[in-house]
Amino acid sequence: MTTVTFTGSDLRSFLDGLPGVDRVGAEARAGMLATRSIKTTAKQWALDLAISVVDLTTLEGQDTPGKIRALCAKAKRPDPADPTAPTVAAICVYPDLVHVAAAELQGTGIHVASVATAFPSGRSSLEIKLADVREAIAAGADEVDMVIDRGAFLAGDYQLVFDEIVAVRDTCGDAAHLKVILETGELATLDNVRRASWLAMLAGADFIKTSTGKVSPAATLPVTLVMLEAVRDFRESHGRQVGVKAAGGIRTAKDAIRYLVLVNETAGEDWLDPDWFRIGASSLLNDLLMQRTKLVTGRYSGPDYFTMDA
Ligand SMILES: O=C[C@H](O)COP(=O)(O)O
Repeated sequence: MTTVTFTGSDLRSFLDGLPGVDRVGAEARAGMLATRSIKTTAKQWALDLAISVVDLTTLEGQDTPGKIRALCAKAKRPDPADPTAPTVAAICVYPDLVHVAAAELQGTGIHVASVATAFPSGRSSLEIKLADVREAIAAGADEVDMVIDRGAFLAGDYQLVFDEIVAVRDTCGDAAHLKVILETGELATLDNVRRASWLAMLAGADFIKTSTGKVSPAATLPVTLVMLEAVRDFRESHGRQVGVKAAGGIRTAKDAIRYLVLVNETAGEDWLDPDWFRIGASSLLNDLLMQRTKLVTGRYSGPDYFTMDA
């Protein structure tokens, strides 16, 4: 892990020196890539890939151990009638339910991700945020999805945001991968999305993630395009590959495939892998499974055929 040490004005001048994003160009390119069609053979491959990059998520106040167990069963065997359907990448839950997911998924290779650091607002002391992270890891999480302090970021206190990410990264150690949620729906501009992406990577993020799913707009193609450019350029300049997670509001197979095309055309095929790209979603998996069944058998199974998404 190479974490770059910055002091005050260095970090600010680096982030402020990043080239501005051509918003019109980014939206046009994302829109153009969204119209790409995929042929049948590639479509089955894309649907399987999409299933394999899902972080199957439930982040509701009404979550229960029973719901987590049901979700884990679905993660392990998404299509009860077809053992060839791939498993998802991870289950994503709140820290107090991590122990349930960890027990259910032990030995499966499916990761246990937990949101932490006072998700989704991030409005707590650093001490409490780190305790949240420690609790999740002690319970068995091997991935931590932290939120940045958007208030500090928007006030221009980049150093505080940077230092918090470094502290969380240190707390994760080798036990957990760190995904840093930028909450792009609150960052106001694509220039800020680019700055926040670089800030998170410089501070040691293993992944940068668009959104909590609790703020609108959540993931969008133009925002994800900017983040994919950032990870591509960061690997070029710093020699370390960082993953991207698009999360929030992605509900159809068609949308998921648009994101995969965007990944391929922006960061490149090295990122077309669950180790480097994820889709965080609570209600996408069933549509992926339905479209997959349609391709394999020529007919749809209704959504009732599959167990409910989160
Ligand atoms: O990280 C994942 C998101 O919280 C899920 O959002 P969603 O419920 O809109 O799919």
